[in-house]
Amino acid sequence: MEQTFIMIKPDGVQRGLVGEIISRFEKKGFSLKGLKLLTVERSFAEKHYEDLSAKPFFPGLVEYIISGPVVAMVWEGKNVVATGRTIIGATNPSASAPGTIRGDFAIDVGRNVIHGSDSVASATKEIALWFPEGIVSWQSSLHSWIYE
Ligand SMILES: Nc1ncnc2c1ncn2[C@@H]1O[C@H](COP(=O)(O)OP(=O)(O)OP(=O)(O)O)[C@@H](O)[C@H]1O
Repeated sequence: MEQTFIMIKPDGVQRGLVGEIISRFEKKGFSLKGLKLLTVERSFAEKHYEDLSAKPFFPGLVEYIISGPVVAMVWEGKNVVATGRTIIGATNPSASAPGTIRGDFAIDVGRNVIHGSDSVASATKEIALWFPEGIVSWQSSLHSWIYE
């Protein structure tokens, strides 16, 4: 089944939003397949955001991501990439709808709490980058209560 990479950024960890964010994905019915708290090196953050390296905000973005621990996760479920982005909300919290994570918990685009893969191809690449050791293989016993 489809998987996505979700990262709670340093502001989300510092602000005590880890439980709230995990809870939103769990309650939706998605399955947690990988989870770790880590502080990343500058070169790793640059690699994760390499597609944005030409953007004027890139140096500030890298400083932000390496400024403290992040929570890296893999979530699995039907359409989890697109639905995960919907749960997260628009990139700029000023445009994120209430009820989304960024809409409820963020104000500034440079402190928008969470990252989610933007396509299945990006998810595959990001999961390989962040979880080279692999993820956990298991199936929730609630599966038949969530999927028809
Ligand atoms: N104009 C900006 N000023 C400051 N930071 C920005 C700006 N635009 C984007 N960013 C930061 O760079 C991140 C990556 O930007 P991108 O355009 O890929 O958005 P996104 O895919 O919604 O975010 P993410 O990749 O973090 O899920 C944003 O989440 C935000 O933290």
